Amino acid sequence: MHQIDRLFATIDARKGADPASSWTAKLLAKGPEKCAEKFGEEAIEAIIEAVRGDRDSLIAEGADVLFHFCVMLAARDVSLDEVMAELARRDGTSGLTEKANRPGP
Ligand SMILES: N=c1c2ncn([C@@H]3O[C@H](COP(=O)(O)OP(=O)(O)OP(=O)(O)O)[C@@H](O)[C@H]3O)c2ncn1[C@@H]1O[C@H](COP(=O)(O)O)[C@@H](O)[C@H]1O
Repeated sequence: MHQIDRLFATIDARKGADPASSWTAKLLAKGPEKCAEKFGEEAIEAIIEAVRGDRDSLIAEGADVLFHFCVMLAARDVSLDEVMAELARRDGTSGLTEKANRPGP
């Protein structure tokens, strides 16, 4: 099993757990809006490190982004598998082709 699948399973298992026992449970208990806000904060921190060009910090912030992305999905009962299925559906379709084929205004 891939690390991110293991992580998502852990996050999912935290639903309904005692918020005092786990950061994930504490965040989930605050609701999906707070989980989304936290994801946004972590994304901004990763952007800052990407702009600064500090590799180690970007790796650390990238891990925070992936963790909080999974929490945000779980808060809305969206599974990582569903996101992966969407990526698989897009596999092989160039972003340029997809954009060119979008319905016009
Ligand atoms: N990957 C992570 C992970 N990444 C980051 N974090 C936590 O996310 C929190 C947010 O970090 P920040 O420093 O940005 O937040 P903060 O500034 O302290 O908080 P605020 O000021 O925003 O209130 C910290 O408490 C980090 O420890 C994580 N907490 C948990 N996990 C994974 O989730 C599993 C379950 O964790 P618990 O739910 O806590 O048992 C762990 O075993 C890990 O695998």
